[in-house]
Amino acid sequence: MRIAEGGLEITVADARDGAQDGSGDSVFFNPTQELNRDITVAVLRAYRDREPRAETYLDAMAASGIRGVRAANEGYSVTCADIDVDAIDLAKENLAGNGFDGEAIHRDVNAVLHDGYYDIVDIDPFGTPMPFADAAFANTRDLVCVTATDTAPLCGAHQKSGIRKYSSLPQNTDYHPEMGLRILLGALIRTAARYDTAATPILSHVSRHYVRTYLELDNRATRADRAIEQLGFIHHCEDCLERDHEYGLFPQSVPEHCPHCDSNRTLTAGPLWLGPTAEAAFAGVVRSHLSEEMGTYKRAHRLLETIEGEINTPTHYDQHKLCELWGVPANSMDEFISALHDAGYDASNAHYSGTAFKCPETIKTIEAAAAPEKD
Ligand SMILES: C[S@@+](CC[C@H](N)C(=O)[O-])C[C@H]1O[C@@H](n2cnc3c(N)ncnc32)[C@H](O)[C@@H]1O
Ligand SMILES: [Zn+2]
Repeated sequence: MRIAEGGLEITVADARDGAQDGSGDSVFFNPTQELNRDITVAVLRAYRDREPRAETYLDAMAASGIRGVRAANEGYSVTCADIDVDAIDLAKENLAGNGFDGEAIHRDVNAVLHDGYYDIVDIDPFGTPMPFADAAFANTRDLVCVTATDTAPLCGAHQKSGIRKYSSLPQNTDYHPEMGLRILLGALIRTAARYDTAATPILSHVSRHYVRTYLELDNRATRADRAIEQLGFIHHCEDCLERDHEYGLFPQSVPEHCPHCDSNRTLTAGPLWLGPTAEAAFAGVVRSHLSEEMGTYKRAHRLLETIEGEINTPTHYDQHKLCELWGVPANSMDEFISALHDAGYDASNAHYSGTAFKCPETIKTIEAAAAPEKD
C-alpha cells in the first residue's frame, strides 16, 4: 500500500495484515505514529541549528524505513537497520524510490552500533527500548531519540515488568503518564552514565500509547555525575493524593504515614528522573520548524506550545480528580489556572492530558486558591 507522509511517498504494509501491532508476518507500520514522526522531523531541523556537526542518522529499527526516508529528506546521511529482511527490502525500496542513497542493513541494531558511531540514533522498538540503550549511549555522538510503547510497565500498572525492565520501582498513580516518562528517563540516564555520558532530555512527550524522548549527550563524566544528582524518589499518598519528592539514590525515609493526612496508604516510586523533561526554548524552536503540510501540524503545534509553557517540576495534577476529591464540579481549565495565577502561584497546563496541570504547590494550597464553588 502506498501512503503519503511529510510530502513523501512510502510503501508500507496494510493494517489488515497485522502491521500495526507487530503481529503476523508483515512489516510494521502504524499510521497513528505520524505525530511522533512529524515531531521527529521538526527536531532534526531544530537540531541542525543546535549542533551543525550532526550529520549521520541511524534509523535503528527501521521497519518500512519511513523515519529514515524522512530524515534523508532533511539532508541527513541515513542508515536504516532492521532484523527483519522484508523490512530491509522495503526500506531500500523506499529510500531509492524517493531518490535517496542511504544504506539499509539487515542486522541487529546492537551489532550495528558495536561496529560504528552515529551522530543521531533513533530507537523505535516494540515495547521497551532498554535492550538497545547500552549500545545507543555507548556509540552515539549527539542525540538519542527513544520511543517506548510499554506504558503499562512504565507507569506501574504492570509493576513487576516495570521493575525488571527499568531497575526501578514504578507506582500506579493519578499522574501515570509522567510516572512512566520519569521512570524511563531515570533508566536511560543511568545507562548513559555507565559510559561517563550525561544524557539530558531536551524534548519529551507522552500519549496513552507511547513515551517519546530526545536525549542530548555530553561526554564529560562530571556532567554525568550532575545528571545522577537529579535522580530521586516520589512519595505518594493514595488518599489525599499529595506527593513529595526527594533527591538521592536511596530514599532517606519511606514514610509509613502520609505527612499531609496521616493515611497509611503511601507509595514510594523510584529511583526516577526528577529533573526537567524538556527544554522550553528548544520546544519552541522545534515548533517553529513544523511545516503546515505535515499531516499532524495542528496537533503537533498545540502539543509543543503546551510543552513550551509547561512548568517542569514533578508531578502534574489532574484537575478532574482533584475536583472529585474536593466534592465539587470541575470548572474550565482556563478558569482554574487563572485562579491559581490570581492567588500568586505558578501554574501551567501540562501536555499529558486536557485536564493535566502543573503547580508546584500542595493540593491543600491549590484547593484554597482555586477549588470551584460547590453546586
Ligand atoms: C515499532 S517497529 C519500527 C517502526 C518504524 N520505526 C516506524 O516509524 O514506522 C520495530 C522494528 O524493530 C525491528 N527490530 C526488533 N528487534 C530488532 C533488533 N534487535 N535490531 C534491529 N531491528 C529490530 C522489528 O523488526 C520492527 O521492524
Ligand atoms: Zn495523605
